[in-house]
Amino acid sequence: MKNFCKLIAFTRCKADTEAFRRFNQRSISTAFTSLRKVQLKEELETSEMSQPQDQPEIVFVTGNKDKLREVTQILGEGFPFKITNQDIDLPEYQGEPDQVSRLKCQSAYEMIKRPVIVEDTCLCFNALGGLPGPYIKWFLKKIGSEGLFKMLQGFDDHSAVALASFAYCDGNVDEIKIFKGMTTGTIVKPRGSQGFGWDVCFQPDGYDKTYAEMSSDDKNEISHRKRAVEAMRKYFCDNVNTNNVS
Ligand SMILES: O=c1[nH]c(=O)c2ncn([C@@H]3O[C@H](COP(=O)(O)OP(=O)(O)OP(=O)(O)O)[C@@H](O)[C@H]3O)c2[nH]1
Ligand SMILES: [Mg+2]
Repeated sequence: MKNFCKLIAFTRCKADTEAFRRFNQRSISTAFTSLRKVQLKEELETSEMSQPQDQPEIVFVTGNKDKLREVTQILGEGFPFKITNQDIDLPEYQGEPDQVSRLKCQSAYEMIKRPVIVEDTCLCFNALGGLPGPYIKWFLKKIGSEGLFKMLQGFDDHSAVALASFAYCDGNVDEIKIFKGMTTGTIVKPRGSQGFGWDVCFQPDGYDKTYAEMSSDDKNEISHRKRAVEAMRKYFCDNVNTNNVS
């Protein structure tokens, strides 16, 4: 009801917008989609005004501020593009990791119509044939890190793979590029207070600390995200002409 009132207020202010026309002609959900597109366009225009124009821009679409922080830290200086962020809660698709990242990227591009990157993170338990995989967000939400640890108690194999898949679309949705990075490890009883998500129960192979017991610099040296970002960096440095990205 609160959102419905917001929509009415918005359409009154912008009586000639697409959102208003769609509100009358189609369903409320279609009107909300149009409303979001108008808001995104306005946000992009505002952010453009406050940014230097010398570097071409790629928008990292993610609703996860911790991912954004880590990607920004890992990229550091020396990336030939300005990475800006749009905080959009993208749909959680089903499928294999590549497929999920590709669909997410298409959806992000359709929303903002600018060169975009997205990232999808999977946590795959070997004893469970790779599950929860791309569905880790819901498992984490429902049972927490302690629950993830307990899920494997009936199995001898507690090994897991953390996988980050970035997808980049330069405007051609049929030619989305995927960059992957993985770190193997073990699911342990939660330990540590750094990081986010399931960091507390993932102990990378060769370390006696979980991600959450490491400093962010140490995690960023060996993480799945670091490896995927480096693959993406290499692609951009080797293949993408900065003049062709606007
Ligand atoms: O301990 C962690 N260390 C990490 O390095 C890490 N990266 C992601 N996650 C969590 O795993 C799920 C992925 O789902 P996800 O890829 O759909 O992300 P998201 O929905 O949060 O953001 P986005 O889809 O808008 O980009 C979400 O619960 C994230 O919080 C991590 N947890
Ligand atoms: Mg997500």
